[in-house]
Amino acid sequence: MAVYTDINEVDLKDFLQAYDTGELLSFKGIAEGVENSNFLLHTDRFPLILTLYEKRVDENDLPFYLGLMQHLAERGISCPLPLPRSDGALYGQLCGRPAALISFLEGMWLRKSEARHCRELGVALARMHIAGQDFPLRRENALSLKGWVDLWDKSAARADEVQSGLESEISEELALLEDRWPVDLPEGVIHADLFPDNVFFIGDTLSGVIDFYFACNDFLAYDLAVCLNAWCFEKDRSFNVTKAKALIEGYQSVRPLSAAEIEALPLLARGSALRFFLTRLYDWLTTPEGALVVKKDPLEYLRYLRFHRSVKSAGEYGLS
Ligand SMILES: Nc1ncnc2c1ncn2[C@@H]1O[C@H](COP(=O)(O)OP(=O)(O)OP(=O)(O)O)[C@@H](O)[C@H]1O
Ligand SMILES: N[C@@H](CCO)C(=O)O
Repeated sequence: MAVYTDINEVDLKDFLQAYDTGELLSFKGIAEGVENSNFLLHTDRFPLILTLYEKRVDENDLPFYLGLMQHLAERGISCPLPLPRSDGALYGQLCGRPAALISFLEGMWLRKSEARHCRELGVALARMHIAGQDFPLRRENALSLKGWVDLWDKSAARADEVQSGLESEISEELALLEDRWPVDLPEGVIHADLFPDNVFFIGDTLSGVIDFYFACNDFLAYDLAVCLNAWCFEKDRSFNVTKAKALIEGYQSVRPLSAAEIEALPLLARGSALRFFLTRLYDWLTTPEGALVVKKDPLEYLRYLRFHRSVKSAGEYGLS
C-alpha cells in the first residue's frame, strides 16, 4: 500500500485536461510508501508520478514542497520536477484531494546499502542544503520539539501497552531535549525524511532523491542526524560506524560542519530518533487493525534513541 484514494479513468482524464501531458496510455497504483497515494502514469510523451496528498500533508504547504523541488531541480539536484498546469498552478484537485504530477525518476532504492552509498548520500545531502540556501519560502518544522510534545500528549497514556516503562522513559527524554535542544546552529531547508526508500540509485551511483513532503526549515545538521539513524544501523539494530563515518565524510567534502554542529550531533540524533519513534508510536496506536498500510515499528527507533543516549561525543560516529 499506498493507495488510500482510488481513482478512475474518467476523473483522471478530466484532471489531466489542465495539463499538457499528451494522451494517457495507462495508470496504476504504486504499492510502496505510507503517507500519500501514488500512481504511475504512462502517456504517449513521458512517464509521470501522480500523487494525491493524504492526512499528514496540509494543502497550504504544497507551494513550499513543490516549489522546493522546482528550485532544487533548477539548481542541478536530481529530484522530481513538478509539471505545471496550463494556468501555471503546480497542483490541482482529484477525487476530493489535492493532487500533483511530478516527473518520473529512474533508479531503485537500495534494500541493502554499503558505506560507499552512505558517502554518496552525504555528498547529495550537502549539495541539497547548499542549493536550498536561496529558496525564498519558509516552513517551520512541525515535527520538532513542539510537534513531539503534541504527539506525546496523544500517545503517552497508552505507551506502556507497547513496552512497559515507556511512559516515564520518553517523558524524561522529552524534558531533557526541551532543556538542551540547540538554538543557534546553521539553518536552512532540510529534507527531514531522507530514508533509503527516498533515495534512488542506478548501480552504485545516486540518481535522485524523492518525497519532499516533510521538508522544512531547521538545523542543517539535524538532516544529517536523520540520515545517521535511517542509514547507519544494521538489521540487527547494531550501529555501523563505518557507514556513519562515510556519510559524514561525504557530507563534509561539500559542506564542512562547524565545531558547534559536531558537538550537537549526538543530541540531534537523539531528537531525530525520538521524532520517528513518536510518529510511529502514534500510528501504531491509532491505525485500525486490518488497514491496508504497513505499520512501522516504533521500538526500532527506541533502540536508536537509547544508543545515542549512550554516545559521549561525535567521535563515536567516526569523526576524527
Ligand atoms: N518521482 C518519482 N519517480 C519514480 N518513482 C517515484 C517517484 N515518486 C514516487 N515514486 C514511487 O512511489 C513510491 C512512494 O513514493 P513516496 O516515498 O513519495 O511516497 P510516500 O507515501 O510519501 O512514502 P513515505 O513517506 O512512506 O516514504 C516510491 O517508493 C517510488 O517507488
Ligand atoms: N520514514 C518514515 C515514514 C514516512 O514518513 C519512517 O520510517 O517512520
